Amino acid sequence: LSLDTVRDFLTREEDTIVFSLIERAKYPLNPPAYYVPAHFAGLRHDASFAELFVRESEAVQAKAGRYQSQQEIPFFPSRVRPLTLAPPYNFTRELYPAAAPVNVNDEIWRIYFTLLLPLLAKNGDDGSYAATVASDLVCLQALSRRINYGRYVAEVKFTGDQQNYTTLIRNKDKDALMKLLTSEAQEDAVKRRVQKKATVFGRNVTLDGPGETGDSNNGRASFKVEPAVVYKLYDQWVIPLTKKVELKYLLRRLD
Ligand SMILES: C=C(O[C@@H]1C=C(C(=O)O)C=C[C@H]1O)C(=O)O
Repeated sequence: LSLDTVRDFLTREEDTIVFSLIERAKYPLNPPAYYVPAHFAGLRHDASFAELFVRESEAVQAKAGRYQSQQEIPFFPSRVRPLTLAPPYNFTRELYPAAAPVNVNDEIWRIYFTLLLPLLAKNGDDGSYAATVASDLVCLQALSRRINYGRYVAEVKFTGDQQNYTTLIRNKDKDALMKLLTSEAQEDAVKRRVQKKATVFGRNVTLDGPGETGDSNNGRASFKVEPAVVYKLYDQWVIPLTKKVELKYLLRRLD
């Protein structure tokens, strides 16, 4: 684990996130998938259809061993049974044990459904609820993996500058820790790169014409996901939440 490998991981996750957003944007908002509680099959459920789908999917994936990797954290851990149908994996444990469970999945969940989804999907209801929430799950997992990877970022930064971090952690000086872990140049590069990825991955590919600017209707570019929305997602949520995870991890790093 080094700052370079950690940054490579985050860069590759950008592709996964941008593609997952493009897939979700294929469907309209489909509001009934998010009504709480969900009513269907003659039953009144204790959660939305989207939540029920995520819970059941996580249970299956847990059985397949997904959460044996520290990189993956379920949204509903209490419903995930340790019983596994898969052979035991030997994932390396790179995180400090007392700080490893740090995550902000509750916040990711809330932000995804209340703030991000309305920016991403057009109004409408085409009834394809299962496909829609399946694509929500992929978005949520990609965002969660990226944001909670802040634990690895923090581990690398801590081991690279133990003396300074140790002092600040002992003093619980959150502001100074935040300052020390921040690289504004890096953040700026990340935001500009994800915006560019949205223009590259989200353009319509045709056999004639260069197709450089998306589907040009009367010269106006259109992309499957608005590149400015992806920039905003990173600027307002992904990067701040990653840094929040870094900070929470560091505060437990000496426990
Ligand atoms: C991830 C890092 O730490 C911080 C968080 C960043 C992010 O979430 O993209 C970028 C720069 C840093 O402020 C890093 O330094 O690479």
